[in-house]
Amino acid sequence: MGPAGSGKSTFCSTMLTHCQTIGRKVHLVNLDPAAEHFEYEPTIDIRDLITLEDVMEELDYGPNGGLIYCLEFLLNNIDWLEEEIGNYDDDYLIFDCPGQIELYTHFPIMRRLCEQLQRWNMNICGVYCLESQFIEDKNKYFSGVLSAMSAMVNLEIPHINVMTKMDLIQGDYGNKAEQDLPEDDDNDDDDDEATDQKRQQRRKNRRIKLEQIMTDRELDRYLDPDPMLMVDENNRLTDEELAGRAGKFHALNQAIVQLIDDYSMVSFIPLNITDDDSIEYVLSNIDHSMQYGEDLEPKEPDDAIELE
Ligand SMILES: Nc1nc2c(ncn2[C@@H]2O[C@H](COP(=O)(O)OP(=O)(O)OP(=O)(O)O)[C@@H](O)[C@H]2O)c(=O)[nH]1
Ligand SMILES: [Mg+2]
Repeated sequence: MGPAGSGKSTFCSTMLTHCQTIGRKVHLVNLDPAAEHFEYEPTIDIRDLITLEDVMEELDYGPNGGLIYCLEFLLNNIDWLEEEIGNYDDDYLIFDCPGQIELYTHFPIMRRLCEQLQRWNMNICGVYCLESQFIEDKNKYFSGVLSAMSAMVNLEIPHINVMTKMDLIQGDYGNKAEQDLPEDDDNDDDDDEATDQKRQQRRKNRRIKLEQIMTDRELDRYLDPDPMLMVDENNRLTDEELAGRAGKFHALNQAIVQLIDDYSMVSFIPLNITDDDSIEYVLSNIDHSMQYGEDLEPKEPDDAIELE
């Protein structure tokens, strides 16, 4: 799970490759009826049951209403999923979920789906992906933390949060990191040289800021959300701003951030998909939280290897 573009599908394909390498029987399940393409074809795919395109065309729904409709349709036809999963019920399934937060909060759709999986005796773990770029903006970062928390609170299943795209801010900061930074949302339409230079300077500043977060060991404050980050943000406001509307918002933000801290519910495991140890570490956390492997039969020796 996680917001749009946070790296959910990349997470799934990375885990899939890693699990296959270590000899685990693993399959991808796609629950996004609007998904377009995958690096690996999903073994089980909601689009075989219903697609968002059909719902929008035939029932005249918009994209968000259509998505809710598709997932409710899945729940109402849960026998289909049971049958599909039936073939793999001893294996490791990775579900790629749609990002829309309303599926977790306003409507109990994902919760009902999880309850159903548990009824079929599956051990499950929720993985919420938030991308490392969020730490550039503290307000955005904390709203991401809150969305992770609401998925967690609503689903009530073992849960871990993953900070994805760490390769963009870790290790080699060289050109790669700079190139991979998403474009700014600026309104400079004209492409003259001065604008281009300004844009490049802004990108450079953002990279330096991210580097500082890493070098100052600031990152820990984001992996384990530190309410003082918001205080730092507050200190940047002038007295006049604090007395006005911005001050009220900051007081509210502060209270919310304190709440996150009081419950110590949210922390993030960093994932750098270019580093095998990092992938393994995330996987071991997931395994641990859903007790994977505790009731597995010992592996039979592989006949082909034995013959050698
Ligand atoms: N550098 C880097 N880029 C990543 C990583 N994970 C994802 N991306 C890029 O981020 C973009 C979005 O990644 P996806 O995996 O499609 O994200 P998603 O959450 O599945 O997106 P939606 O399904 O559209 O919500 C793609 O361009 C990916 O190549 C990562 O770990 N490192
Ligand atoms: Mg995706």
